[in-house]
Amino acid sequence: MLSYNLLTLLEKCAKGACGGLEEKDPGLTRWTYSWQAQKPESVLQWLAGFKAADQFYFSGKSGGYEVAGLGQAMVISGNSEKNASATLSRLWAGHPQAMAFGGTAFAPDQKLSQEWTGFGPLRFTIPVVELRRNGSTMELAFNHFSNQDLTETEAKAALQDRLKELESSRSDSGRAEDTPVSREQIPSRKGWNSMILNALDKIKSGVINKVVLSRKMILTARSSWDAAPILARLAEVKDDSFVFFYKIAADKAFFGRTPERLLKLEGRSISVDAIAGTRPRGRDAGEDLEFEKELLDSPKEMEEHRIVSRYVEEQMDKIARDLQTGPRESILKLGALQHIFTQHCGELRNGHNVLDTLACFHPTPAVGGHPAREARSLILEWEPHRRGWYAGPIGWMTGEGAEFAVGIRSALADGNRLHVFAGAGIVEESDPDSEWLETEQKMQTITRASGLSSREGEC
Ligand SMILES: C=C(O[C@H]1C=CC=C(C(=O)O)[C@@H]1O)C(=O)O
Repeated sequence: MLSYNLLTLLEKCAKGACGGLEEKDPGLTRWTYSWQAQKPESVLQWLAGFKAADQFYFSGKSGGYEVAGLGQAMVISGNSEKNASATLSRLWAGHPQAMAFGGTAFAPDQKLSQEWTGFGPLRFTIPVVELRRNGSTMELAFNHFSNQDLTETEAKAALQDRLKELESSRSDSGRAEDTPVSREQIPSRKGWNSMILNALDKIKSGVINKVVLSRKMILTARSSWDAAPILARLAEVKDDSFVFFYKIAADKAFFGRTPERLLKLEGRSISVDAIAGTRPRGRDAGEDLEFEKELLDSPKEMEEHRIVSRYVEEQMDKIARDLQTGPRESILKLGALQHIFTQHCGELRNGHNVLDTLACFHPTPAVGGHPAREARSLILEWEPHRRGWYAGPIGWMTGEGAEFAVGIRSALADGNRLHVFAGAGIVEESDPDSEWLETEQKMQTITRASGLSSREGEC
């Protein structure tokens, strides 16, 4: 079915066999269609067939579900979470299943550096074409916004024009992949060491007890980076991670494969992960178990984790009831790393919407620190780069549910520059060299998928 032209798919929707025109309101006209796939249909492959800007992809843990958006029917941006929530609740009053994709910067109140131009502090896209796969159930929707009260026929004609544009961006020939001609580490190894030593001083003097410090590597290629093949390789690994992709211009996309769920909402049921404390995977089962034991027996790693878990529990208590924890302090095994993992669940109290719930948790001490305010201001003071959307919330929401991950193990493709990010939690026992190595291992999620061997990813 996904091999059909978009205009043909719209006709299938409009015929209304398994969907049709949703009740119209003055702003949005929306057609939907759903079917059972007889054989697996890859949402990611479908999306990769288009070269258009404005693409979004998100897959649930272990690839359990996939959602994608193509084209821009409406964008909600700016720095006001309240305005964004008001726009969304108007939209969802008529169309609760309409999906908004996007996220926010790590520090939405700070000016973004030039490479993040276009992303802004907060940005959500309601796509022209929306596709979801849950098991073998496929759901397709087309959205058209207008300020005027269009008839169905008028809205459909305007939508067909948009679909023709999207169809013309179809391309099945991927660009030849380039290898980087230069790489730059920000901060340098020396700068990293002194940043960690400063953090250890602040921890010893009791100003903070944890701060997560990050660094980035810029890989410059001869021509623009094409994120699509990197994304395809990220999606091949089926571990307990989310894969995300947000492309906002022809040569600008933020993407990654992150294990950390910031928030899942199903109706009023909410769950939030605490993930912190890291070791690599072993080369064989014996070594893997040794690393796991080392992780669980390390007071330093456990402290790093418990700071996150306690914070999530405290925040959860403010906005939810019937709190439950489990699994608690278990091990999350990923492709190349393992972490200590605790999950907190509950029932969201009335009066909270998705965006204010996100703001209640973000940044957790898995990417910020503790106490939150002090750690955040030290991050902004010490890190020589701006994080932009690295470590911010990224995901999707409808009027009925939402899922947001923490945008780590991620990169920004900006023209011929690929900015690869990683951070590490610094607590009293931290050592600058081990933390550098840990960030190196975290960056390998991206560098390996970019076709670089692990040594090439090192400096
Ligand atoms: C900040 C990152 O990881 C966080 C998530 C899990 C484990 C972490 C750690 O052990 O330091 C970090 O808190 C990153 O990957 O960039």
